[in-house]
Amino acid sequence: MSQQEFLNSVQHFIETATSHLDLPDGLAERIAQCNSTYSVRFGVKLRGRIHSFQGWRSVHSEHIEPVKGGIRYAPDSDQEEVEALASLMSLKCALVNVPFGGSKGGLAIDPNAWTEDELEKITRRFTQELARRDLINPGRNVPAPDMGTGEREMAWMADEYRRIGSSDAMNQNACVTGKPVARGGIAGRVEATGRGLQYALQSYLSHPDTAPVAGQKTPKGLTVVVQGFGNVGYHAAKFLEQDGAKIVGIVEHDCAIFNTDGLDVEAVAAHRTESGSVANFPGAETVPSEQGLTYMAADILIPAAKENAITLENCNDVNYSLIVEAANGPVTADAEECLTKRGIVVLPDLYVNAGGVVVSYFEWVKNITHLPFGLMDRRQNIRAGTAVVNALEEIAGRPLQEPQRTQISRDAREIDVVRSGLEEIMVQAFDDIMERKRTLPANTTLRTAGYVVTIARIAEYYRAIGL
Ligand SMILES: NC(=O)C1=CN([C@@H]2O[C@H](COP(=O)(O)OP(=O)(O)OC[C@H]3O[C@@H](n4cnc5c(N)ncnc54)[C@H](OP(=O)(O)O)[C@@H]3O)[C@@H](O)[C@H]2O)C=CC1
Ligand SMILES: O=C(O)CCC(=O)C(=O)O
Repeated sequence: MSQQEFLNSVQHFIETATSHLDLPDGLAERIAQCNSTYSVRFGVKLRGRIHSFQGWRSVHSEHIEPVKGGIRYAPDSDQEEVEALASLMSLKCALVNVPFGGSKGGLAIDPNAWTEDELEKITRRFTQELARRDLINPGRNVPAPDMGTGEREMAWMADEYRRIGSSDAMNQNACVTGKPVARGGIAGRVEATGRGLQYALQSYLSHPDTAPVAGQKTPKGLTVVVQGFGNVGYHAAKFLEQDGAKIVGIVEHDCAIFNTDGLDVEAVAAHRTESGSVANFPGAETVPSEQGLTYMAADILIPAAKENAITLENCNDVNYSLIVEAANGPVTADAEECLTKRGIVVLPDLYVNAGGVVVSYFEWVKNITHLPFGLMDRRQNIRAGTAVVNALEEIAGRPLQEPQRTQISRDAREIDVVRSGLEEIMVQAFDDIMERKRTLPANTTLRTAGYVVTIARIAEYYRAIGL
């Protein structure tokens, strides 16, 4: 399945949504396409010869700056993929009301084929190319992690940007997000996308207008298969397990493992770290990866790997009640039609995985304000909370139990403030989708409702500047 298919799907979803909106002539077309895509080839001397690499940074829309979006390292990364991902960035930022336009980057590279030192050289070189064209810049374009990249790559990029010497030295740390906390990052960015998915699923299930899943309005007892056990898949699985869901399958690149009694997420992660694969996890059945999505029926599928995971080829063979799109673009447009006909609900990517960019926004704000969240009022809040705890204990004549004691004591650290802000945004965004859905024809999907919300907001920005 080509990356062109991914781009076509996003454009199809945009067209479907714009048919419900009364937009000025030509605006729908403008929103469906990326404004610019920069393609670069550069050489790095490694292992005694020059190796060439190709990368892209696409800007979908600068209706708000800076534009924002991750950088992917994958062997099959290409321009169409990067453009589809950049379009999704504009849409998800507007959906969750974070003040960024959309952008995305990609480097065609297999990160596993290079040592850490080599990857550092390649990343620093790529950063120089991006910086030269303001495609990394705190006020213009702010990259972040995506597949194949993480805190380590963001630290290299931020450091290289600093070395190059920016005219805005005060704010240079805000040139990328997803940095390690010790290098100007924020608590909770690593877990953010999985955490956002947890809030998204809670919001979906608890909403009065959504149907229960397997009779449930909470995740407790629901069976879940996760595809892709990387940053997003691992955290999503861990948080849903904490909410009482049962992770019955994990589908990875090299194989898939299943256990109807449930897989212990931390134990699987430890097993993979030790052996290099989830294969042969004790008590689980190991099957070929290609069979993973269709091997077992479960309540929920979380595709957390790549685009085009569910296509016309397998959409009739997957057996879930709900698909929660952690990855970008895992369900193609024609597959979604087939799933909808079969009564399978898709909770869409632009909402589900927005937690990453939301917490990136918090990090960017922290970097440009130079003030950690929660610092100024923490002591004051603790004093106020402790006074309430003491008064309640005196009235009750006994100590308060946990977790009430901690909740009332209001001892909020950066991670608590970040999670609280993320939850608020995810809950609000789902309400916005449902409110809009009520105004659309009865069979409108959650994706279309989400696209309508977000395209209406982007169109409003364009209207305000007279476009
Ligand atoms: N990181 C973030 O903050 C955000 C990520 N996303 C999206 O989430 C998805 C996952 O990203 P992330 O977790 O960061 O990436 P990671 O690189 O951390 O993890 C991806 C995982 O998926 C596995 N994988 C790759 N291809 C397949 C496949 N065909 N079948 C099964 N498993 C596969 C990889 O295995 P292996 O290592 O063996 O290749 C790896 O374990 C992407 O679509 C990304 O765009 C969305 C929003 C934010
Ligand atoms: O954190 C960010 O800025 C972007 C995350 C991302 O790439 C995505 O949401 O797909």
